[in-house]
Amino acid sequence: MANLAVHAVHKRYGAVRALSGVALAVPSGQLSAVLGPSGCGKTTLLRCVAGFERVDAGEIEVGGRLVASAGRQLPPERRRVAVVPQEGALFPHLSVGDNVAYGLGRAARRAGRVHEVLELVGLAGYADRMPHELSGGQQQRVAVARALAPRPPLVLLDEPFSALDAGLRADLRRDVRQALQADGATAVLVTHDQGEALSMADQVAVMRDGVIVQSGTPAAIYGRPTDAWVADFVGEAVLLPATVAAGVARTVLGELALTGATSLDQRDGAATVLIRPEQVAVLADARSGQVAATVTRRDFFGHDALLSLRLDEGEIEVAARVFDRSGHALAPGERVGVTVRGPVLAYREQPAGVG
Ligand SMILES: Nc1ncnc2c1ncn2[C@@H]1O[C@H](COP(=O)(O)OP(=O)(O)OP(=O)(O)O)[C@@H](O)[C@H]1O
Repeated sequence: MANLAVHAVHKRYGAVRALSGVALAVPSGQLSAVLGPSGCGKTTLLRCVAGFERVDAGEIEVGGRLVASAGRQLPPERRRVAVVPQEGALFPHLSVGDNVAYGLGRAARRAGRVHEVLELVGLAGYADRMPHELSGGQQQRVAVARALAPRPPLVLLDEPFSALDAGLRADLRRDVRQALQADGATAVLVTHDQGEALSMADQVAVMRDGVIVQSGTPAAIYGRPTDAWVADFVGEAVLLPATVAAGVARTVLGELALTGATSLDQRDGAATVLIRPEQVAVLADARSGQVAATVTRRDFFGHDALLSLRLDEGEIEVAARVFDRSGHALAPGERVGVTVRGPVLAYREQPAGVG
């Protein structure tokens, strides 16, 4: 059973349509991410689920109970939905233990629930500290522990790591995911960070202009995006004009086999193909590969680097992800050969800026 079911929810602020028929189902015990760019309606959706906003139309059910529709608005405190905000969730004058115990009955306190959830988030032994004695990351861990403590039917995480620096975020994502899983919580993570959504969630719902445009596992969202916009938003995308015939796309990078994804319209004709930068192989010899190119930029990330390559043919820029451990890093100006590994997806549409 879905612990959260959102059916055709609409919400407008004056002339602004914030939500235009949102549908979302989060099965019990799963973490779903709502991923979308700034202004797409993520926060509005979260506020409608929590009960801070009324919906104009549609329905929201939490734990099988109707909590919101055009004619019904259960107040936030009666929905039992826990919210972990970006920061500032804790009462500054209460200890960590008292913060976590705040929403708990005496029986749960006595049963050691405070200790249990603090242990889940990696803060066993911190119960007597005050919030100002914790780092930002530790404070967010306490906020998660407090949200989990009363075993709510649903936990909403509103960009909970956005105020923390990148180094802290990776550990915290992993630990919070583990804590939610270990406690069997059903949760929704709202984020504009695709790395966060893909690494943490069981299911990802991609939102654009007040609508969920694709839902699926992280692998499906990344590997089979429903259109070129999703492809570009979820990860780096190389989008090239192509002509499709008999399962093969003819492009400036040669003839590329299509993945055969049945969810897409891949009929013969003009199309746009999606190539991920990790599929673009860079060869030291400019005469090898399909096309010769010049390196125009190199962004180094430590574990890998992203190269921008200007193809001789068509003067098109493509991105290539390279794992260069040889010590010879390709620098701007160098000449290389380019070829594509593995099959590609094709879209019938022509996105803006391509062609
Ligand atoms: N109280 C409000 N009054 C008027 N317009 C609003 C209000 N709240 C949100 N909006 C508008 O609704 C749209 C969706 O906003 P929302 O905050 O839900 O987006 P978001 O995806 O959460 O963005 P961000 O990631 O920047 O927080 C935006 O166009 C926003 O300007």
